[in-house]
Amino acid sequence: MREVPDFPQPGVVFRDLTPVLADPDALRTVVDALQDKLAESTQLIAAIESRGFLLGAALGYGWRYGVVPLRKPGKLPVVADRVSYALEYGEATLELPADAIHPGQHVVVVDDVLATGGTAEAACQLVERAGGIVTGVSVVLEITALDGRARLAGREVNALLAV
Ligand SMILES: O=P(O)(O)OC[C@H]1O[C@H](OP(=O)(O)OP(=O)(O)O)[C@H](O)[C@@H]1O
Ligand SMILES: Nc1ncnc2[nH]cnc12
Repeated sequence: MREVPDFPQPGVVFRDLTPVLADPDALRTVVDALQDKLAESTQLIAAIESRGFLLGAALGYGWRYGVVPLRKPGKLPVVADRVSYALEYGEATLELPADAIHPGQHVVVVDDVLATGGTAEAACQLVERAGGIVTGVSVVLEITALDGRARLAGREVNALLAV
């Protein structure tokens, strides 16, 4: 993992997991460890743009889950729902594709980093508003000082590492 001071704005230390994804052994170790902690009832992965896509797709292919991309605005041709939220650095919106989640499906939200929890909370809201049941939020790294877990109260949070 690489720490980048003052990215994307002064005062933020950006935890960049790109080197982990680029290393074949590290990628396999991380994806296997994420899988170990998934609820047995998991049916679907909701993967958050952008690094969450890579982890989510690896989990989906490796263990036969479907994968739904939760995307930044303007990317999806047919949008079912959207949620806006505050980030450590600015504002963002996530969108859910149409017809992706069926009511009652057990869904795990996957991303690389949990910071303030705004992104993961928005993802959970999208899944739940579509009738899905969030059986977990799985991330590689949790930045504990930003207390993202507090915003995800009531949901199972699994982080492989904490700083
Ligand atoms: O817990 P939060 O404070 O919401 O922050 C976590 C999010 O921030 C980063 O993504 P970013 O928004 O920088 O977008 P990217 O993945 O497209 O680079 C990270 O990959 C998470 O998705
Ligand atoms: N410091 C950070 N590093 C990586 N992703 C983030 N998302 C929000 N804050 C972040």
